[in-house]
Amino acid sequence: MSKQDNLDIKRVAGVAAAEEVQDGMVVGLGTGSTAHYAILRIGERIRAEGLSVVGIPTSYQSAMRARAAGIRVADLADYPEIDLTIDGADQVDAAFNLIKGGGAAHTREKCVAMASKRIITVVDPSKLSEHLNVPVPVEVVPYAATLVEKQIEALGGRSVLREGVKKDGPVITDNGNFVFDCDFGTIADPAGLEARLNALTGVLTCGIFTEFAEKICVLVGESKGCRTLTR
Ligand SMILES: O=C[C@H](O)[C@H](O)[C@H](O)COP(=O)(O)O
Repeated sequence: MSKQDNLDIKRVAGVAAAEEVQDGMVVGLGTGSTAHYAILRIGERIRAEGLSVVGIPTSYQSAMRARAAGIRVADLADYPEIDLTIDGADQVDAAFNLIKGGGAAHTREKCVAMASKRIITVVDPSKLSEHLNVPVPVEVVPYAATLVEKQIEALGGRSVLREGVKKDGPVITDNGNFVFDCDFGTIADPAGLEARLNALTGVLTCGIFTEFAEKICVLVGESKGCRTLTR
């Protein structure tokens, strides 16, 4: 599939999710290339339909994109209860466990997910997998980087410090931390691994999301429309 075709199907999912937004809602705004299309469409609907929506961004990227789209943006502290969040994922398994953080935004995304009544996860079909098996992003306090690497090795993972594409040295998250991408192969027990990673000294948050399956609906963009997966 060409890069443009892939963006087109991401747009299908993002736009379909944005149609679920209703007047008066507080909406969590995800990060990444798929959530981007939802943000654009919400902005269009605010202009065309006069919707009143407050957006709670999950990153500097989504805050900037939301403002550019004409969405009023507020802090999670102001709106700790969110009606609906639209966000992407790097992988979704059959039980709706997720791996997130390909854009290093998973800590704020997890906070917003926790605060949300409903979550629409927008993906292209390549993100669906029976089991989680892509590397897990783990946000780490820089001071503890070497300590965390050793702890991840002890858990059976191989960690690689994420480095910038247009920056020399480590990627720095919106929270001022490093990210390790940690390969555990196929993850047999996502909830157990999530708990173990989050408990490591020096770790802020890992990108495994297992707590939200009950409130997640997955929209899969496809060339001929959008497929909805529910549990
Ligand atoms: O940190 C970034 C987020 O978790 C994204 O939602 C995830 O990486 C998916 O991004 P995309 O929609 O660009 O594939």
